[in-house]
Amino acid sequence: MTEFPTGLLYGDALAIVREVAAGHRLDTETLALSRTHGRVLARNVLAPLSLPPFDNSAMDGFALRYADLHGGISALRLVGEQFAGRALDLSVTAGECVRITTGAPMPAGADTVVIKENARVEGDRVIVHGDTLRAANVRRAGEDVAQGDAVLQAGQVLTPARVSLAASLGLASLPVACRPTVAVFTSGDELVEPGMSLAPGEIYDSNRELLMGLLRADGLEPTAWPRLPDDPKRVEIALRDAACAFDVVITCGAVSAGEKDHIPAVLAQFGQTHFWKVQMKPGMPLLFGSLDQARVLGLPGNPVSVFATCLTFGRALIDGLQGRSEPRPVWRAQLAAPIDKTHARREFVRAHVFSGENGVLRADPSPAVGSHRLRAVAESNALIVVPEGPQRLAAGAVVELLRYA
Ligand SMILES: Nc1nc2c(c(=O)[nH]1)N[C@H]1C(S)=C(S)[C@@H](COP(=O)(O)OP(=O)(O)OC[C@H]3O[C@@H](n4cnc5c(N)ncnc54)[C@H](O)[C@@H]3O)O[C@H]1N2
Ligand code: MOO
Repeated sequence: MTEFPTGLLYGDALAIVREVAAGHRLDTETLALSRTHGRVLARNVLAPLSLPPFDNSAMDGFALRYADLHGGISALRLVGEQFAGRALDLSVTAGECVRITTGAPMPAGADTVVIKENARVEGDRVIVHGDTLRAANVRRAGEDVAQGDAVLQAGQVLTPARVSLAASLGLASLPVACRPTVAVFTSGDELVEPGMSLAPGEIYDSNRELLMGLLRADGLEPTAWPRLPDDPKRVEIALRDAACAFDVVITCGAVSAGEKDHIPAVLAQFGQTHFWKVQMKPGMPLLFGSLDQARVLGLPGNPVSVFATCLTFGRALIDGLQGRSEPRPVWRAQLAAPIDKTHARREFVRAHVFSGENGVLRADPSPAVGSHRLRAVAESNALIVVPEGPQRLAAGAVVELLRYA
């Protein structure tokens, strides 16, 4: 077996995942705008036009020259109508106004719009009352985006607002990173499909739904493979099969010290182990490597370990492969109860986060600490990140959070 790093600090292990992912960036593809939601943009986007593209009215009313408003009441001659749509080439000279609707191009000569509620039409005359400021209710060409501006950057995630900004610039498609294809394996002879009956010693496979759900929530379309038995030859065949067809292979279970934990040996023999074991809790036996064309993440089998490692290392790998440069949001909250940690590992503590007095976020740590206690995850909405080394955190201390609901 070749040498590989083991017992790494969390930050060092994460750096390896990022570096390996950066070395295996996925191809890019150009997709119709409606299919780019949630994808990672592959190239900077320069605005091909200005926004707004032309001066236009922000309100329904009358376009006129501010110089014709005398305070109090003014009477103007109505010389036309410009509705939102094709520009009619209207113009306004002294004492004139044009009826206008929101979004309609400003007629030449007009610099101000008086809202409808401050005007009364009498035949071809418009009587304006109330105070209107110079240039009121006019949206200037280019005030939001100037032509040539770099409005979107490579590595950003395409949120609804960003896709809609691209649409407003007339772009019908965008270059995005290909999504990684992901194969998901659970493993263990003790596991039974929900809906089947249990023999003594067996439990239901819950990690598959956990992993599939977490990956789907990140916009992926993972493929669940048949569960791996505790048999080294079958583990080898299944993993090698998947590794030549998928970008990412995620397994859970069979990575610690047990006699049936075959995955580390298969990876070391047929691929490359980038690291095994990280100083984190839960999730310590985490395994990362490459096999054929795939990056392989071997998550520890305990459900909470699967959860914590998928949200941290799984995401880092998926993000890195797509060249996502925009960091995931970091949240902070005050502890609602103290945390006393004596071990050396970085710990991820399940917590309920809520808005406390004065709107300050508070995080209430769950007393259920075991990494088998899935219910504590289901009943919480964040992981508190407790740094390495012994930590005595008093109630009120500010902690970092990984929010998931
Ligand atoms: N002597 C040692 N024992 C253990 C160590 C160690 O370092 N030395 N590490 C412990 C830690 S920490 C963890 S985490 C677990 C991880 O073990 P594995 O990754 O090998 O996982 P398994 O042994 O296969 O399973 C652990 C646990 O999780 C249950 N499990 C597994 N898969 C599923 C699933 N799909 N759905 C529901 N539950 C699942 C499994 O039944 C076990 O109870 O090892 C410790 N031991
Ligand atoms: O690190 Mo294990 O993941 O405690 O449960």
